Amino acid sequence: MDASVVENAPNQKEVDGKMATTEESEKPSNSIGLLPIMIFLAATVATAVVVEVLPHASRVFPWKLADSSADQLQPPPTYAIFGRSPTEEHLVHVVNVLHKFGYKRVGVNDSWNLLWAHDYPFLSFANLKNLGQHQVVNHYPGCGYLTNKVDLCTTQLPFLPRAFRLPAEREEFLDYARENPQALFVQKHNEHRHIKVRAPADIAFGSNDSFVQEFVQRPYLVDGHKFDIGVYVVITSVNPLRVYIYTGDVLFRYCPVKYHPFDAENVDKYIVGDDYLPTWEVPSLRKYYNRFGGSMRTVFEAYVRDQGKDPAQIWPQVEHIVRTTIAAKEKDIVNILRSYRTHNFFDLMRFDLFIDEDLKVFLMEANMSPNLSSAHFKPNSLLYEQVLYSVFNLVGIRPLTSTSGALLGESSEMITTDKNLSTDLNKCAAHDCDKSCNKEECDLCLQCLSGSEYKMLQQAHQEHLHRVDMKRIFPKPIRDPMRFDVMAETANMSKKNAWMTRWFHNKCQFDAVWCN
Ligand SMILES: Nc1ncnc2c1ncn2[C@@H]1O[C@H](COP(=O)(O)OP(=O)(O)OP(=O)(O)O)[C@@H](O)[C@H]1O
Repeated sequence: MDASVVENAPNQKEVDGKMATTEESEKPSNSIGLLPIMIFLAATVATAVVVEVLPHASRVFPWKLADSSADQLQPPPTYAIFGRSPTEEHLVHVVNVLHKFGYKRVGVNDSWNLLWAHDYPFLSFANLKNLGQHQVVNHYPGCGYLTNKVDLCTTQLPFLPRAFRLPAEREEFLDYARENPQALFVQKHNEHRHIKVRAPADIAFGSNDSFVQEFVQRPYLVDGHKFDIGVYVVITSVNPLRVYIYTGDVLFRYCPVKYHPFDAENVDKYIVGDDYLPTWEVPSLRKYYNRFGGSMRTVFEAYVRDQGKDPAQIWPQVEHIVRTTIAAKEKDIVNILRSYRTHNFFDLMRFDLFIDEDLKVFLMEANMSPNLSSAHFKPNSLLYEQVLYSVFNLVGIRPLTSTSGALLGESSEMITTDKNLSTDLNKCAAHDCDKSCNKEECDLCLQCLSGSEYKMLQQAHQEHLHRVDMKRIFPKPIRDPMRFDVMAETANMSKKNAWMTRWFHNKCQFDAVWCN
């Protein structure tokens, strides 16, 4: 797909901080270049002067010299909102949480620390290619590769129902329909909405930017109602990739009309729309939700157990689907990011999935700017604010304290310092990585990190410390560090992803809290 198409793709109906990780090109290779050597020598000389007073300062690494602004007291951070709706009703919770954190609102053309872009395309108006070090934006350029429905759904992945791009794959579709006479189909567009089960003869083949998808029959039903689930997902870094999912709850939306007897003309039986049936109105879930205080996810699980099935098999599938889908599009996003000087982006998305009778999970779509409006369902307001609380903390947008006045810079040593990042000391020593970085074994040793790599680890460390209800799913959680085969697990990964995975593995061997 053409890059400009993705950057500017018309997008979803639901268009409802990290600090810089500089481009790969900035990274001095393991054979340190001339400039860093000069800086290093200068630093070593400077350190020799203070070493008696500050023994820990004797550990000087080249990248530390760039770190001049740490711990400075700064004015309250600011945020701006990019959205076209005059009421901003749908952004109430975003504003609420940011104000509780002490953030001050400014205009999009003012100087902001956070840009919350709701509408798409968001790339045209601000100079996102040259973001300042203390600026962050809530979308990745290139995220359209994930949220563009046609592009995502026609990717061949086992958890996506079979789909055919129109009009290009018309013949393949007709062959498939002939070979599978029992199959039903839905036709979808990028602008989505109003999908309906159709016979192959009723498909509009001339419709550009659309696709036809096999309709998955035999859905899992709760009290006879079909439903879908919305999982909140955050990408905090690309190349190396880091992805988290919100575990505090999952959005469950039920169809208002019972699925059986099936009637293709009645979409309320099989399509989840705006007027969905919420958990607290589904008879068998009501008691768990109202009387016992469960979440949407836990009351559903209680129901599944009541039916004699094990809901635990659902979530590993969900994690696998999210991880695999994002990893499959990472290269495309990295290509788009090549023209961006800094990558101060994160992305909060909602993956919509649904479950069949055998508790097999299918992916429906990934929503950019998921709906965070509780106007229709008030009880959802807490869910949205909890999601935002976790997301903001994860990406470095954190409540101000009365004494700090402003956020501690990401570079603050009070949060992360060398000893939090260094791993594999034996290996580093065995390969003399403090003398030469030419060996691959040295690529996680502190002396051999470039400035951007140091920041990547620093950011990964701080995300781990501030996850709240976020669970890291890429790099994958490690069940048993002793049996984790690093070589096998990283064999098909990009160099950067393998590097990041090894770092988490090293941390996990040191302390199990780092395994997931
Ligand atoms: N191939 C399919 N098989 C079975 N059910 C489907 C299929 N496609 C869509 N549905 C049902 O229709 C719902 C809406 O589909 P989809 O998410 O593609 O459209 P949408 O209009 O973008 O919806 P949303 O409001 O979730 O953004 C799904 O949650 C699912 O219940």
